[in-house]
Amino acid sequence: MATGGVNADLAKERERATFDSEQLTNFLYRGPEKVRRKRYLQNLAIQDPVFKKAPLWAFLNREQQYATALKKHLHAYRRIQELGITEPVEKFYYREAAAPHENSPIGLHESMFIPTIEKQATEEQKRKWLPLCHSLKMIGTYAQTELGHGTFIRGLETTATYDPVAKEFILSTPKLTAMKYWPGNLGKTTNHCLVMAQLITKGKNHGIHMFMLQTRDMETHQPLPGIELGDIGPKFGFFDNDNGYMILKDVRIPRENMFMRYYKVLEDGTYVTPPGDRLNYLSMVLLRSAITSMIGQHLSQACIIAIRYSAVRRQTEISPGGEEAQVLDYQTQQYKLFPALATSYAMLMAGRFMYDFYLKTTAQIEKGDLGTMPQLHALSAGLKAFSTWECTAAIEVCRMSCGGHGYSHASGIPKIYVDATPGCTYEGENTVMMLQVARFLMKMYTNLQKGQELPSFVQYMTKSLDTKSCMKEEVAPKCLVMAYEHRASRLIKAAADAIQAMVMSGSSPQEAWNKNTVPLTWAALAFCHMFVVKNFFEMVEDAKMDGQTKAAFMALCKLYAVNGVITHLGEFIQDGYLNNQQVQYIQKSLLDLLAEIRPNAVALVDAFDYPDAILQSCLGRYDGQVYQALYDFAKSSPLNEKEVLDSFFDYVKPVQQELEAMNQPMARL
Ligand SMILES: CC/C=C\C/C=C\C/C=C\C/C=C\C/C=C\C/C=C\CCCCC(=O)SCCNC(=O)CCNC(=O)[C@H](O)C(C)(C)COP(=O)(O)OP(=O)(O)OC[C@H]1O[C@@H](n2cnc3c(N)ncnc32)[C@H](O)[C@@H]1OP(=O)(O)O
Ligand SMILES: Cc1cc2nc3c(=O)[nH]c(=O)nc-3n(C[C@H](O)[C@H](O)[C@H](O)COP(=O)(O)OP(=O)(O)OC[C@H]3O[C@@H](n4cnc5c(N)ncnc54)[C@H](O)[C@@H]3O)c2cc1C
Repeated sequence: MATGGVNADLAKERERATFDSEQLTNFLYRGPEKVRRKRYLQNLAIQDPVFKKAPLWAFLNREQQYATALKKHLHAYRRIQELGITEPVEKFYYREAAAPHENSPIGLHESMFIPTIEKQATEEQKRKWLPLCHSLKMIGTYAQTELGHGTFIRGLETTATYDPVAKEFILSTPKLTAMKYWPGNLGKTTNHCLVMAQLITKGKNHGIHMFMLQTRDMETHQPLPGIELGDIGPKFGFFDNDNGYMILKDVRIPRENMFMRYYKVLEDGTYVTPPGDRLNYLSMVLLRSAITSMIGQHLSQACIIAIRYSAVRRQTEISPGGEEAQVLDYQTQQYKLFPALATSYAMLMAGRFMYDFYLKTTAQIEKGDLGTMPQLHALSAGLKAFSTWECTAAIEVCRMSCGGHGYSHASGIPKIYVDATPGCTYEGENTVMMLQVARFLMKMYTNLQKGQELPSFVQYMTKSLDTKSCMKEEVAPKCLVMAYEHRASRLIKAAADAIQAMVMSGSSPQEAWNKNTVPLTWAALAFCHMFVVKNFFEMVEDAKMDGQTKAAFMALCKLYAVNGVITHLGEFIQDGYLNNQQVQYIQKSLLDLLAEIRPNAVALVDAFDYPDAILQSCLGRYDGQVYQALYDFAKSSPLNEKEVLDSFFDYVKPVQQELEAMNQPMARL
């Protein structure tokens, strides 16, 4: 049964590509030196016996999955320190190769707990906590969401009441809905958490603030007195993580445990506020800013799997008696997979912009300049929501495009989907995030009406809406970008006009807003879509690569833009901006682009540079030996360890015997 070497179809695909995939890899990872370093770190992890010997997650129960994830991530944490890896992106490469399908039980410690201490704690607090965090004596998480409130954080019900006599805060869960519920790794792994609670001092509520709470003994790991906590049970995904619940029964913490870099409570209970508002929301902004890249990577993995498999999979003779076609040759299959592939590149580019913008803006905030905070909030919320919606939908398309095998964990795609889709909910539910974007856009629109200057990325709103598209038979990037700008401007104006009209006829602004939240989300979505398209074109145009690589990359970029117009056609033609002839040009361009991308499809996914050890997919293997891999996967199912299972004797046999006795002619009398 053994088959060796690279599958012939896949080998041919690589030969016929019109560009060198390594060039695109170099661009994606920001230069050949960085690619070499990435591969070096990934190989170190892949070759490490601790990671190599770990069992495949798919055959483990939840406790085993948790234990495996914990073991792998702790070993990775230690090795990262031993190897002196400090760059966040390098840590990410190592961790991803070490534990590709295990979500980290110390993930919140690294992605929210430590960054929040770094950004929100005083120098003294940092000196005290950070060394303990780095040595994992303190393992923490971010405990904000409660049973009754996740989105509306001003409505959180946990209280932190200051006692000036003892110089302590008393943390309490006053009712069932105030219990902390959902925080990652709160249930079993962590011994500390950052608690978001309503600060009450001198009898006044000052809104939500952050407090450091020790939840478990640092030696025995037992919960501390007054704290009840545990795991919330199995979920759609993230099986290997202990999202937790927590009830606080008047737990006292020292005054110094309030995060006091910006907001302070003095010893006598006097409350001191900083000049800026919403500074304690910054930890959420960090994660939102990182999610677009992360979700783009999830989709890129699903695309590798589905496209390589579609090149290997042959199904149905095109003409009677002829060879069965590679399913990737069907135009309908290309229409499923190439827009998904284009989306993953688009989001990787948007994520690159977003994370750089986050670093730039937070550097300004650190210096006390809070002027760009609204833009950072709007962009990070919008791109987080837009990218997670687009990518999770596309991952599911990839899964279904693999037919029956896509449904099996052997494909790897179901796991990618269940780990990606909560991105639509956590760090701000997507609709709610889109409404925050809409709020920003409405403000910009009002500023425009007042003749004020707009930030560069909403400048296009100043253009007239009374124009027609410049689209010609040769569909030009410039005309595509302008179409997206026009759609966004029109929908922003439509939402603003609807609100203004309601207010003019006597509604309150709040009522007018609430009666228009659907058009507001259309406007916000159109804004995000425009932003992603424009950014994608700009990055491709600026990319330093040879002509053939750029042409292949540009085809994807155009496909992303063209496909978006077709998917949302109504919004592009409602006011006659595009005419019937122009729509036909765009539709034809879509089909031409599918054909243009077809010979490069495999090279375009090879460029993502994911080793098989990370993908862990029978369908997405670099060598295309999918059938042998599926057979091996089936053979390794624990259900096959015994030829006849005990359940046969326990359940089937007795029922068979009972039914046999019941069906005896005598028994029926
Ligand atoms: C490329 C990467 C390389 C390296 C990576 C390096 C580091 C990586 C780091 C992380 C790793 C990446 C990923 C992690 C992996 C996996 C993730 C695993 C687990 C996930 C963990 C999930 C954790 C959580 O979910 S934590 C809980 C999150 N909860 C929420 O998000 C709640 C959502 N709700 C809200 O944010 C708010 O309540 C609200 C915004 C909806 C409303 O707030 P509020 O009521 O206070 O405001 P409003 O009245 O509506 O508005 C008032 C004004 O305030 C403005 N505003 C609101 N928010 C902000 C903000 N954040 N910043 C600035 N301004 C804000 C708002 O716009 C209003 O302004 P206006 O001027 O008055 O209009
Ligand atoms: C895997 C996972 C990990 C998580 N990790 C953490 C963590 O580490 N720490 C933590 O604190 N939390 C965590 N959470 C919780 C998460 O942040 C919240 O679930 C999220 O913020 C959404 O809030 P919610 O559950 O209250 O949804 P809800 O707000 O109840 O949403 C329900 C519905 O109501 C709609 N809705 C709500 N408000 C509005 C509005 N104003 N306008 C219009 N529609 C609205 C939403 O669009 C949605 O359709 C995690 C969640 C998941 C799934």
